[in-house]
Amino acid sequence: MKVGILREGKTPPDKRVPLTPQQCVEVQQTFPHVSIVVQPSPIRSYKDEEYSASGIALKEDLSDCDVLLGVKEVRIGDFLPGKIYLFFSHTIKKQAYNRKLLQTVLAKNIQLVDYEVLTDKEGFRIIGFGRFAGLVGAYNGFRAFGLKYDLFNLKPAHECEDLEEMLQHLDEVKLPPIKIALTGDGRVAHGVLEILNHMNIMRVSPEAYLNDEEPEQAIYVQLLPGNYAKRIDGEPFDLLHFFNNPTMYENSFHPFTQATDMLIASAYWDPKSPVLFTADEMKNDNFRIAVISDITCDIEGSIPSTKRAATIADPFYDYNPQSGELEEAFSNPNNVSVQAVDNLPCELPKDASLDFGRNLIEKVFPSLFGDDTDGIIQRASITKDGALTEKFSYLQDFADGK
Ligand SMILES: NC(=O)c1ccc[n+]([C@@H]2O[C@H](COP(=O)([O-])OP(=O)(O)OC[C@H]3O[C@@H](n4cnc5c(N)ncnc54)[C@H](O)[C@@H]3O)[C@@H](O)[C@H]2O)c1
Repeated sequence: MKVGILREGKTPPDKRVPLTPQQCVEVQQTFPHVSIVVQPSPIRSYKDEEYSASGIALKEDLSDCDVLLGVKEVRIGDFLPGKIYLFFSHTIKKQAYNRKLLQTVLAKNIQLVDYEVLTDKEGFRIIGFGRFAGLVGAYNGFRAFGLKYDLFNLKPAHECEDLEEMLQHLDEVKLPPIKIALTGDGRVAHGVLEILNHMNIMRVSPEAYLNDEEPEQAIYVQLLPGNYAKRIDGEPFDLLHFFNNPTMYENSFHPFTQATDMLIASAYWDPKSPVLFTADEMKNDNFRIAVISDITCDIEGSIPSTKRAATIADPFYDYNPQSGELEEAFSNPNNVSVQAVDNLPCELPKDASLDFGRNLIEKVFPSLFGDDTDGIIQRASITKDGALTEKFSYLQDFADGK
């Protein structure tokens, strides 16, 4: 079986790779019937020379490959008919900008396996870049805090060589006794927790957090849906019920808006569930949150100040709570300063790729290159044999242009 690693074609260019040079070697050793070639690229964080030095062939024409691996969306004109493609297609929510991509994949009889829907038997996602979104999102939050109060000036994450360097910069930070709230407990939140724990910030319970108005040292609290949403009918909170009936809930985050200096938003937000707080609440004198690292980055979603996504080159902006307008980052101490980069893992492309490739090798390739007994590849195939698979048949009207 021949596997090709695609050159990323999106703008701005994405430096991540699905497999590092060393991992390509490992794959060929672990699965002896698999051989890997790499399409040359000037932008990858792992250079062409590193692949060839590892004995992996560089090849422009991938038409003799069976499987093609990318990271982000493939350019429409680059699709090769009849192949198996793995990449993040961003089509499952009927994203209009990728309608043509889905139509092309169908017309070219491609089996599209989307990383986003690769799940284990229990239905849990098995691969993604969430951890790195959490690591970089938390770092960017502290960077914003340092810049806002002129306390420290952290080097941008994307200028760091790797995660190790980024963590070293955090070691130099002397944090005042601030209060930090983190939402969520998924992959992103765990990346955030790695940073908070690396900085030896003290974790406290939600009750202790609310009671301790002026702590002696920086503290943080991790908030789960039961801490920030409650049932409108007064019945006790039930997580599964919340996921399935989000409209039956209202937000209960209010006390934390008055007790938090920095919010790191890392919980998935269902648009049908309550927002964390409103623009009106942000106008109140007792609204204490001064810095928001919104890793979820839902535009006008659960956090009203996230009015647009920011970029890696220009990651921060201020939100003026009185006018509801965006202003230049750190331009007024009364503003709320926001980090809202929507492609955070790209700031540490080498480490993020290493992590991703490891998961591919351990959790996906045994099924892709062997027997798919657990149905991992089957469940994540959006298209096959020129049609949508049953699970994704709800995309038919979208694919038909309706
Ligand atoms: N900014 C970026 O670069 C970037 C990168 C990756 C992910 N993200 C975003 O971060 C968010 C979290 O991603 P993740 O990988 O940690 O997700 P995840 O599925 O691993 O975890 C989501 C967590 O959100 C909470 N949650 C609240 N309501 C929920 C609901 N209705 N359904 C499911 N979970 C719910 C739960 O605590 C859950 O553990 C997502 O919105 C994702 O799009 C952003």
